[in-house]
Amino acid sequence: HIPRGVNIKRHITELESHYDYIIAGGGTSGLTVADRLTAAFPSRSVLVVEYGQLVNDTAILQPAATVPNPRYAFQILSQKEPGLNNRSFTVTVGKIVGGCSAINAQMFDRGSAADYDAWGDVAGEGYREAGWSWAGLLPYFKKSTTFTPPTKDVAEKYDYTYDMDAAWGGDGGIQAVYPPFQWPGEKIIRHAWNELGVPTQKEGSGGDAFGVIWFPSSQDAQTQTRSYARTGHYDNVANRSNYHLLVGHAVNDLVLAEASSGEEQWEARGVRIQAVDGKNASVITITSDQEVILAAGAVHTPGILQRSGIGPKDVLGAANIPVRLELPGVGQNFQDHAMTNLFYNLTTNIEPNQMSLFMNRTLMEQARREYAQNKTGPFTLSGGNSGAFLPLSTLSNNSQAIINALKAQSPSSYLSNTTHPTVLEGYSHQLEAMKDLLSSNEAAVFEYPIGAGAMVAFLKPLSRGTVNINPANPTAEPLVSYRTFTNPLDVKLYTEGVKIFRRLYTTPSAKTLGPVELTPGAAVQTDAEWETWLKRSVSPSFYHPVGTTALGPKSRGGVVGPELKVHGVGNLRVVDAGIMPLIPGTHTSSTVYAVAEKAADLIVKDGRD
Ligand SMILES: Cc1cc2nc3c(=O)[nH]c(=O)nc-3n(C[C@H](O)[C@H](O)[C@H](O)COP(=O)(O)OP(=O)(O)OC[C@H]3O[C@@H](n4cnc5c(N)ncnc54)[C@H](O)[C@@H]3O)c2cc1C
Repeated sequence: HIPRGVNIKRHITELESHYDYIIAGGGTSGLTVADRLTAAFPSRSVLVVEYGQLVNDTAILQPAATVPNPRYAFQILSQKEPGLNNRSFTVTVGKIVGGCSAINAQMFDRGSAADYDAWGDVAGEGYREAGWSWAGLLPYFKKSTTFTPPTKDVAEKYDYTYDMDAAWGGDGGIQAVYPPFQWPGEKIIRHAWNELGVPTQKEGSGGDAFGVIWFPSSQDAQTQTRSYARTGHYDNVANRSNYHLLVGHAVNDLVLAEASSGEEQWEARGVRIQAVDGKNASVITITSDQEVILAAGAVHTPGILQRSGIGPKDVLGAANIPVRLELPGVGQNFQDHAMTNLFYNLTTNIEPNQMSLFMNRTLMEQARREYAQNKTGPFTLSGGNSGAFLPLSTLSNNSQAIINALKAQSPSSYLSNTTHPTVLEGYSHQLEAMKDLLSSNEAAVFEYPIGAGAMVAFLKPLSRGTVNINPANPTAEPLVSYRTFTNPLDVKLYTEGVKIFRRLYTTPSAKTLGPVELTPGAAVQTDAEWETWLKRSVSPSFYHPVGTTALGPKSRGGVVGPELKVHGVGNLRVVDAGIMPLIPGTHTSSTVYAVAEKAADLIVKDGRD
């Protein structure tokens, strides 16, 4: 990392008093939009305000080092989770230039076409037409990424397949590769899934993210190091004279003025910011001539809006914040992928495997040397590159019974009792879409990452949580409630999802590994016993928080319209993971980049008009 930016700012005295565009959050989406805006408008100024620092730590670039370093992440304690035996969990999101893309596991996949088509459907009239669908987003997925295919030898060795036309062809800042190494045992697990009747797809990123799929890592093909928002969208453009990045500062709230005309009640005219580590640091106002763009992520953008008096009345009232604009969806509709692990002792596992790297010093040293000298070997691996993505029908004979139970549910039964009627209306449309997605053979309900042991992530939750300001201290970290399993059908679905491991590990291929189940073990047999175990063992997050500033009309609890403009407030958009109305069946970073590319196009178009 060489911070070439002459325009990195660490103190407010180094800033201009106003900018054309101000972006709150220099993470995955914020840096993508900043890159595009500074390129499109060389004579307009852009300020990015980022809470974290510009960090030159080589561990960030090293693919294998995927355990997030707490120094570069917010670690917020969630509320007690009633569906998970009242346990609390750490909410981890990036706090560094690059945001979550600097600390994530680099698994760079996309959801199924049906997942993105559902966005347009739940948002309603005009949204699909505005490009909120798979067909509308695919050009942005392509644009965001430069995919370097594996060499013929590497592809043959690992059975890597891909389809350039269906999924790739762009030249965006984010690099994607299939790494030049996989552990030999993973082939066996892929075959085991095939033996259960789960077919292998040629390309998982072209809208068919179901079955056994390969997906790339967000990684540079030349250096085999992490490719992320900073390397892809900041380092090479930081010396643009119209670009300032202020680090170590938080956007507290918005400067709002009454709108002079049109449909909006307010106009964003700037932000109020504060140094993060200066005790009692003064609050400084920076004004914007064009737009304020919120990119602080699904966990922090709602707070900026709520502290500005934009949000649900009851939340603002409890915090004594005067209501500027009642927007009930802000901080609601919170979704993530819950995950858990079973544990198997593979008594005849193939060597070498991931464990042998840690048990065998010589192998570790060899791997280190190989990476340093050739950029090959185990150290080129990040979180993994393949998984089984299973629709409900593949999983279970009970699928129709679960879908019937869903059809019989009233939308209001399991949301928090303070849910606003418009948010409830939006959720009722989500449930309609969920009935289709759960019935579909082409949309995954569970992900089983291959190479990560017996791990399973739940991709289509029905429960919804909240992320609201703390009424006792609105500038403190938000109150995060995942509300996992508060809709009781979720634990029933999860039971189907987790039971399949016992079938997987009795397939001929998997049996060659000599699996012995350690957890949960023989004591767990009936569905009721699985449910009890799941409530004890599930963690509510696969690090994919979304949905808290959802796309959709106000009448459906939406926060942003089809152009990502916040309802009722001029010059204000949200461009981060919060805009996803339904969580797609995939790790979320590539979707965030695609949304940010689309957002940039919309902002540039408006700026030129
Ligand atoms: C540990 C971990 C592992 C993950 N693994 C994967 C993976 O393998 N594959 C994948 O596809 N996805 C993964 N994800 C998810 C993915 O990285 C995120 O969905 C995506 O990067 C989110 O982008 P964003 O722009 O919405 O938010 P972020 O990238 O989080 O950006 C938000 C930025 O805003 C800053 N900020 C917050 N509050 C303020 C404020 N008040 N003022 C100023 N700045 C503020 C933050 O410091 C941060 O830099 C992972 C995430 C984590 C945390």
